[in-house]
Amino acid sequence: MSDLLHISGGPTKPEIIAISLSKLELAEGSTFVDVGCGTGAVSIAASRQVRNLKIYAIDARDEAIRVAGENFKNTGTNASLIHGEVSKVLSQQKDIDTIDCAFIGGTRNIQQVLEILLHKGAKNIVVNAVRIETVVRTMNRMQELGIFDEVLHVAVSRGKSITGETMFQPENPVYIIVGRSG
Ligand SMILES: C[S@@+](CC[C@H](N)C(=O)[O-])C[C@H]1O[C@@H](n2cnc3c(N)ncnc32)[C@H](O)[C@@H]1O
Repeated sequence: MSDLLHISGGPTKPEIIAISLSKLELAEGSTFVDVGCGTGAVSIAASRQVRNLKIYAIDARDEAIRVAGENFKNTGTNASLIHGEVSKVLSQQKDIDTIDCAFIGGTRNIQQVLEILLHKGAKNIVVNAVRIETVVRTMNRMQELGIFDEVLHVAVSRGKSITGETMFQPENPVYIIVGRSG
């Protein structure tokens, strides 16, 4: 994952991706949407973990689309990359008619996005958030939609060499919110 080109804001860290993917329970041949794909790191990890996954990677930012495109090319990842705000993309693109699972790393319009994903059949939805207001907004919306399952606070500290010994440097905590339907 470290060989990926980065974007401002940075990619989702591998440990957070690992937990998020475990909660998504991706199945072979299913359709997966990476909302706010950024560098494409989550789509790349998902495609390495599960065979024949149909992946739609969506981002509203030019820089993200350019970087994710390069990263997909360099890693041989077969994902459909779509430029646009995800609630508009999902409402307009009629060929994305059924979605099995979704990872949400970009939370603009989260309330609307959750509802659209649910209408398109998403059974497992995993949201990453760093701001407490986003956590509350997401949990409240999931509860209204009857899909809230669990919320995790994940704090990773990474060992770093200092004068030949090792100290742990904490990374920003990430909240993982899980929704399940059906
Ligand atoms: C934290 S960054 C990228 C994280 C990504 N998982 C990675 O590993 O690089 C979040 C991204 O979500 C995008 N984003 C946020 N809300 C969005 C929305 N409603 N529609 C499309 N993209 C969105 C932003 O443009 C940004 O590139």
